[in-house]
Amino acid sequence: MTKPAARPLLTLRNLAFGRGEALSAPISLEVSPGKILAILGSNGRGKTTLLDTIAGILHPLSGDICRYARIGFVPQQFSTTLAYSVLDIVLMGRAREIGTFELPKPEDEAAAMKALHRLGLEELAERDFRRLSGGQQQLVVIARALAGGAELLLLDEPTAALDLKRQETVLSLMESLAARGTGIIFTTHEPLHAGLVADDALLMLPGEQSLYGSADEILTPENLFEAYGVRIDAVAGKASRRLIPDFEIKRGTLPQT
Ligand SMILES: Nc1ncnc2c1ncn2[C@@H]1O[C@H](COP(=O)(O)OP(=O)(O)OP(=O)(O)O)[C@@H](O)[C@H]1O
Repeated sequence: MTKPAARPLLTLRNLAFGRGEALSAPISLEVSPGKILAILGSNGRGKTTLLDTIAGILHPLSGDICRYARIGFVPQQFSTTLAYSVLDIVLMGRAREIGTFELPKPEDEAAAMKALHRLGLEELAERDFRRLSGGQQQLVVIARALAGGAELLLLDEPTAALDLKRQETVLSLMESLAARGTGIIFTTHEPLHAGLVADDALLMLPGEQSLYGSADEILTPENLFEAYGVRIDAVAGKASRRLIPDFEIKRGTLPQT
């Protein structure tokens, strides 16, 4: 007898989303345990708005969102005016366990330190979060979601502010979390990153259309050209295709303003 398929962590059915006007034709997709979905599309297509809608920050305009998992959301930017330490920020991920007006218990601190350790940040634990670089802050906010034991992680451009080594760290972390059953949705402007780790892809195109399916099927040079207007070379890599932009640099011309 074949094993029944794992219950999805998230299902979108004919979801229309936007702040007022719909940003895309209705979208249907699902994310199962251990799967990584990459969302790509040019600036302003609605990637962040879609994540905000999945996270419950925005209401859907129509259609259904079925969430079957504890969701951890890592926004593109997180700032605070208060002097929180890095450990304080990560402990915020344990809000459900700690409870209102209670102090963190040793197991909460242990979970927070473990999450920091996974990202190589334990030495920053006592530092003022506001005084970290943008990339370090981004990693701390990922640690916050891990400390909360998210079963489905929403990551908005998680590698955008990171140096090359840390991009590799975050992509590897996504792979190892997925191997343990965590579902991941991430947005990116790097087809290479999506090609390396994503099982599935949602590619938002001009004209409110989008393509959804396996990453291999969706992230083709032709589809990416339609999305971005930039030629992409698909180079065979160790374990997957490497999608590299072939930028045409036009010298001697200034963009019209
Ligand atoms: N707070 C807001 N209020 C009103 N409109 C907004 C707001 N945030 C975004 N928008 C609009 O919604 C549209 C989609 O924005 P969104 O940030 O979701 O796009 P995106 O694909 O994530 O873009 P990027 O790649 O630049 O991050 C844009 O037209 C943007 O101007």
